[in-house]
This record gives sequence, structure tokens and C-alpha cells, in this order.
Amino acid sequence: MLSKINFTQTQAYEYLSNHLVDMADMHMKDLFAKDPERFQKFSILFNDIFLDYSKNRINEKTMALLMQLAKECELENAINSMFNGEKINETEDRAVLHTALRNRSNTPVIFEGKDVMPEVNGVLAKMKKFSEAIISGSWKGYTGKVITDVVNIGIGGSDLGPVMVTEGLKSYKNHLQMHFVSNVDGTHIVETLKKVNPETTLFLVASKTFTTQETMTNAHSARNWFLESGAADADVAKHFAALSTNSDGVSKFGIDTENMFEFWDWVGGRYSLWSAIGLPIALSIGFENFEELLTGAHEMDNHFRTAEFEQNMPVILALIGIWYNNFFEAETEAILPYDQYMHRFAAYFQQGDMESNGKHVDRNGDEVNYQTGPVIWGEPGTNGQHAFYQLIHQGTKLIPCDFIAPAKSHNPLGEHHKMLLSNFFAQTEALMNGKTEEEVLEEMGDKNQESRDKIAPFKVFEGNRSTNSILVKLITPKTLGSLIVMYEHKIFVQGIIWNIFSFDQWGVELGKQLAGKILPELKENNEVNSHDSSTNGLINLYKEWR
Ligand SMILES: O=P(O)(O)OC[C@H]1O[C@@H](O)[C@H](O)[C@@H](O)[C@@H]1O
Repeated sequence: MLSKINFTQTQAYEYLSNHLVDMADMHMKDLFAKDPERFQKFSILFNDIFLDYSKNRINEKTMALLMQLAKECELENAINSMFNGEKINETEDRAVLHTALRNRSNTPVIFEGKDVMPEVNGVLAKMKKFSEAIISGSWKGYTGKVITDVVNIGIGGSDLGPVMVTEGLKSYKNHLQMHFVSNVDGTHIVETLKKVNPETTLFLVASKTFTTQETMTNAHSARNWFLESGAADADVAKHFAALSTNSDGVSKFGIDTENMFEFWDWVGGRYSLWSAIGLPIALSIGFENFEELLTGAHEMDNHFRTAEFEQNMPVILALIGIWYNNFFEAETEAILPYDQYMHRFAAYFQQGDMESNGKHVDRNGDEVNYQTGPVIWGEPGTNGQHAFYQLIHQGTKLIPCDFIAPAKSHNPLGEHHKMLLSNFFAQTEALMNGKTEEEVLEEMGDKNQESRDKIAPFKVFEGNRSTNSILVKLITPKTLGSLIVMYEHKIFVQGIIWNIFSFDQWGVELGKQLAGKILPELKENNEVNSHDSSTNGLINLYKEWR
């Protein structure tokens, strides 16, 4: 089981608090000047992923103390508890075994006395057969035509992962057109259905619980559209499949359980792209590439499980994040991929991180007296540079950033990739070095003294802004698998140290409950007065305007 240690009571925390006093005013520029080995010391290579964390406000002592913190918080024990299938998701009484889904070495993973691998492999085999039939065209729609379009209907973890990966690996894509419908806003399904033909479309209803309002509503609308187009009830089997843990819900909806791809309650929604929820990925890039994604994931699992903390990428990233979040009081972290295909990567980890570590009660059930998960945000470079980087460079907030870029492009067009990467390298250099007043004045040259003095302060960059650079050789299925898992485990490590439960999400329930209460009120025409004056006022104005 997980320890329940308050990390602010550890010896390492006290040492780190004292050490912060030394580090707070230290400029990274000086740390680099003093130590020619800094880059070698604070960087690490794992397969085709290189992490340079030297442009952070750290020195060897910082890292040693952070490692001590991880040890005092019994991180090693926590890692073993997760991989061994203990019910570490205590508030839901569940194990956390998404690592078994990508366990390519196939060693037994025992949960409640039973090896889960035969079932995992069984579903993978079914996904392989199905995806190959759809891709090859041997699976026919109800009028005998091949499938050309796949519409995944799901939300949250049943949407974001498949969207992010199919976009991230678009250069591996086959002929199938992929569509993703998540929002309950009718616009999403209506606009999607305009693009597809019922005779050649496969709908995947993706929902762990098979009760999620948005998904069920969209799935019913899709089925009605399908039947209204002239298809019969019996034809549903050729055009609808379900990805779920809830076989009763799936049969009640009218999907043959033959067409159900199962997973288990020990797979958290936001960790489910490795399960049957990954079927749209297998359809889009082929099953072999999906397996490569799992292989990359498994390799990072093994790294996380076996590497010393000092050489462990997820552990290093997590501890640096804690250094900023809890000592420098940074509130957000940006994820900035310099790769257009990765444009949903930050959005994916908004759920991954914020739903996991957005908690204010510790594992003892007590209110925490420290900060937990940061706000995660980001957009691909170079677009972000022309939008929000101003604040990162010259604003009043410290925003640690992860810069991610592939050395090779899938689209090596002219000078594009060199230009992209020149920006990737330049940004972290600029954020670290900044620009002093002397440099500004020198750059301004012969302008008259008065105008130089007036403008110079606006052109100064203090620098000392923290970044990790993650350079990968090429975004392949395998590399992407490893990269995702690197962040998954970073989140896990932080949750352990913050002494919170990272695998539940009670915070999303209240809004759902209240929406359930309000929906019947919207169906009536009478004035509503059962809420506060703001909510009543808004509902009544809506009723007047609709
Ligand atoms: O897959 P389901 O059961 O439809 O759930 C979708 C999403 O539902 C949300 O309410 C949860 O917060 C997410 O974690 C989850 O991924």
C-alpha cells in the first residue's frame, strides 16, 4: 500500500527549503559559466529520447535533495505497489494496472490471484482481427460496401488519447478517415454526420462506464441517423462496435457483445488509450503500429521501474516539477511541442495531469497545506511564440516549460524543419540567458542618449526562465508510446510525493449531478426559483430567449 507521509514534514523538505534561499537569486547563466560539465551532468538519453534538464534552476545539491525527498516519501515502494496490482486507487477500491495493457514481455501480472495477461492478450487479438478486416475491406457494411470512415464517440479519456495519438501519428495513417465526436453540443455530431455515408461508416462507442451522458446521447443520435437512412436494426451489428467495461450497458444499447472490445476497471479512463479504447488508433495506423506504440510504452515502464532515481526520466521530471511548484511557487507548466502532428499533446495531458493531481485532500483524508497539481497548458511551436511567449519571457510569473521536438521531420520540405528547430533551440537559450541592459544599449547603437534610456528597460529580459528540452529522433509509434508514458509516470511520482490519490476524479461529479437536476427544469416552461438568484436568473433568461 502507499505511504501516507506529509512531504512537508520530511527532512529533505526542510533541507530544500533552506537550499531555496541559496538558489532563488542564482542565475542559470552563472551556473553554466561555472561548470563546463553542466549539460552532461543534467541530461539523459533513453532510446531515441534525449532529456536536457540543465536549463533549470538547480545544481547537484538540488537534485540530491530532491532524490532524498523521493526516497523519504517511499517512492520505490509505491512504484512496486502499482506494478504489482495492489489497490492503490483506495477511494475507488481499484488497482491501477494500465501497465499490464502494454506488458509486451508477457510476464504474469497477478491481480486478485489471477494472471490478467491472457485476457489482455485476448482483447488485443480481437482488436487485431477486427482492425485488419476493416482496413483490408473484408468487413463489409450493410449494403456490401467497404468501410471508409470511422467515427469514435467518446469523451475525456475515451476521446483525448485516441485523438492525440492518431493526430500525432498521422504520417502513418492509412486510407480510413477518422472522426471524433465528444461534445454533447449537437453541432459536433451533426457536423460529423454531414461528412459520412451510413453505408460505409463504422461507429465506435467508447465509454468505460457506458453511462456517460455525452457519449450515450451522441451514440443514440448516431444510431437514429443510421436507422433513418434506411438501415434496419439488424444492420447495426455491421456498423456499431463498443469499447467498454460494461457489457450489460452495451447489450442494452443494442450492440452485440460480439462487437464489444472489453477492458477492466483497473484501467483508469485517462490511462486507457493502451486498452480497447485504442481501437481507433489501430484502425487509423494499423495494428502493427499500435503494437509498436505499446512496445515504446512498455520500454518506458521498464525504465521507470528499474532505473535508479538519479537516471530515471519520469522521476527527474517529476522532482523538478515539484521544485518549481512547491518551492518557487510556480502555478502552471507549459508543454510546447515543436511538431505540428503533436498539436493535441498538451490538451491530452491537461486531463492526464489535472484530473490526476488536482486534489486538495491527502491520502489520510486531511486537507493539504501545500500546493498540488499545476495548471497544464500549451500549444505547438512556433504558433505559441507569436501568441503567449511574451508572458513567458517578460511577464511576472515563472512558467517552467517543456520544449519537445523531433530531430527528423516526416515532412522534410525545404528549410522548414531547420527553421522550426532553430526556434526550438533559440527559445530555451533566450529564456535562460535573457538580455542585459548593457546588451540592449549596445544593440541600440548610436540612437540619441535620451531615446536609448527611455526604451532600454522594455527591451531587457531577465532570463533565468526554466525549461526542459526533450529532443527525439523522430516521432514514431514507439517513441510516442515512450513519451506518453514518461509523462504518465511523472504524474504518478508527483501524486505520491504530494500524498494524494492520483487515480480517482471525484471533482468532476458535482457538476454532473447538478446538470442532472437542471435538465428536467429546462424541459418545463415555468419560471425556476429553486436555485441562487444568479442561476435562477440565467435559466429564466434562457427560457425567455429560446
Ligand atoms: O469512458 P467514460 O466512462 O465514458 O468516461 C469518460 C470520462 O468521464 C469523465 O467524467 C471522467 O472525469 C473521465 O475520467 C472519463 O475519462
